[in-house]
Amino acid sequence: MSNLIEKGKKASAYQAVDENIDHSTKIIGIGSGTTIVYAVERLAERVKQENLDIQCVPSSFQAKQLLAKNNLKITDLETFTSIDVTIDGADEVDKNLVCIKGGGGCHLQEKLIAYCAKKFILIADYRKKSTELGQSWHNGIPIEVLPSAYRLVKENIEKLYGGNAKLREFTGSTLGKAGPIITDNGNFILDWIFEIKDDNSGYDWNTINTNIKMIPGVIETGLFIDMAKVAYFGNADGTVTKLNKCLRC
Ligand SMILES: O=C[C@H](O)[C@H](O)[C@H](O)COP(=O)(O)O
Repeated sequence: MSNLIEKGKKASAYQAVDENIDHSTKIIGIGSGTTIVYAVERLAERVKQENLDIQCVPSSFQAKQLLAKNNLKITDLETFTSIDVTIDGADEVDKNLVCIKGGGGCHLQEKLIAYCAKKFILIADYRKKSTELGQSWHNGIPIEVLPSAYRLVKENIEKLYGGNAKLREFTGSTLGKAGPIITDNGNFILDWIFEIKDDNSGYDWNTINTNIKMIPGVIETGLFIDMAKVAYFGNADGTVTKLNKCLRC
């Protein structure tokens, strides 16, 4: 990964932590992926320096390991159903802060901690900022499905909206596993590659999300609509572009 991208990820994560976490923050939701690594790094630094009294709710096995490695206190949604701030990465974010998540297959638990958060914050490098979804992210919308229902979900999504809903499989060239990727929750993932409209007019993601969720066997989509309050995009020069939810839109 290029140094400029890493610089962008780090800048967005550090600024988000610095602007949104203070002594009044007690419970923090921690997303998954590569950008969140920098947020946890900064959080650990600040806990040490400022003696912050926080507990973190991880969104995946990876996030839990990351928190443990950084000596941060771990809790869960059975203990707390209200989170002060959740910070998470994204695969693509549009102009209305609608985003695609789940490139790492963790969007089900990520959606839980986003939903429970008083403030949900996105952190990402500059490549993730788009006007309409699908402009920069070409791997589709991840949909976690019950394994036995993957074909019926695939066929019904394609019948409703076209495109191609592909079963996510391991494609690495080294050691791995033959067949589908299994999520932390024991399910499969379909990546729905939707067609981009010629006039670039975009989609009604709310309706699409609701209709996909109505298909039996769908557990959760990677579409996060009306959830994020702010997105921090780290630029290659280390500056950060902030996009706030427009309250009048
Ligand atoms: O399932 C993975 C998550 O939704 C990630 O937050 C998302 O894929 C972004 O990851 P990264 O920070 O590595 O770009």
